[in-house]
Amino acid sequence: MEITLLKVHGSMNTFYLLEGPENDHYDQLAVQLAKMDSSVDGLLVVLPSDKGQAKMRVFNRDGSEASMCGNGLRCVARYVCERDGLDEAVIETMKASLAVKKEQPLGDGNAMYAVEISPVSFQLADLPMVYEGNSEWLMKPLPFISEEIAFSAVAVPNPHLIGIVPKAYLQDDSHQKKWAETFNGPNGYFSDGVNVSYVTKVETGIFVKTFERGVGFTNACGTAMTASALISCLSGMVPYGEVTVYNPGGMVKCRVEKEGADFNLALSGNATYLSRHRFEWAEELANSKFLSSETFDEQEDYERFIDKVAVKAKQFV
Ligand SMILES: N[C@@H](CCC[C@H](N)C(=O)O)C(=O)O
Repeated sequence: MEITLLKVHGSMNTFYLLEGPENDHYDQLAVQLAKMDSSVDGLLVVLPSDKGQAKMRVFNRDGSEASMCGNGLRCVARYVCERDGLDEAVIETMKASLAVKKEQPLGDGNAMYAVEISPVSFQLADLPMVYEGNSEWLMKPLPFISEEIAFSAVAVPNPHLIGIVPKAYLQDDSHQKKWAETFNGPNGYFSDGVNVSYVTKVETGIFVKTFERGVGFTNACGTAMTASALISCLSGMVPYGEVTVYNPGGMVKCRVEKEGADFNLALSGNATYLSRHRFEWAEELANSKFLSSETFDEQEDYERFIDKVAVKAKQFV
């Protein structure tokens, strides 16, 4: 079957995006595309929805399906808004229908989108995570990982473990890699695996590096950055409101607002198109092939944005 793939990124968290009807084999397509292109983190599928303008499904490189993807949702938001001639839309995801909107381009004309990140839960059962009968785990060392790092568990709604660390843990990522790899797939503490982020305070915000479930180290993970901004506000490391979040692939802004016991979270950043491809999705997956490719010229603008605006991100990677 011939399909059209768009290669897109948010903070260099890179995906193939396709629009299509429901299909039971998108997980296998995600694995095949990851084999053919090592630069992609997963597959975004845009589907019809009766709850909004479209539905998004997201598959990691290993074919596992995630309930949410913040950087991917910005790219889907752009795709759907441009397709339907809208500045705002609602996109259905696995667990919630989320508001998305176009924002003023930043820097050199990069398309920018803001997306709602919801629902938020600190209940370990929602990750899921099991640890000695606790119902929440906020800003405390997890003895089975480290006595020195304050960890927090949060579902947004995909599962995240956030560690606030001194800069040295980001300059040498071997500690993060060891533990994130241990808990990446189903295990005794996290029965669906977990995304593990290490966060440090920098002059004008926070820096976040994430080892993603089903992927590995990534340039950026939107839900992880938003969860990290939330934990950074909760811990008093940065004030509530707009948090600048640097990552190995660039910079985003996360809005963290507290309303009673609840939190409103939003993520703003680039939604960049890299290329468009005609792709033969063969029944025998290994016979699949790219038929033609057309490159967009947006990446040069993005790189200028990185050089000017997100230059601080580079001091950690
Ligand atoms: N990169 C994404 C998150 C993708 C899903 C994640 N690996 C999971 O399995 O939960 C983002 O930008 O949020």
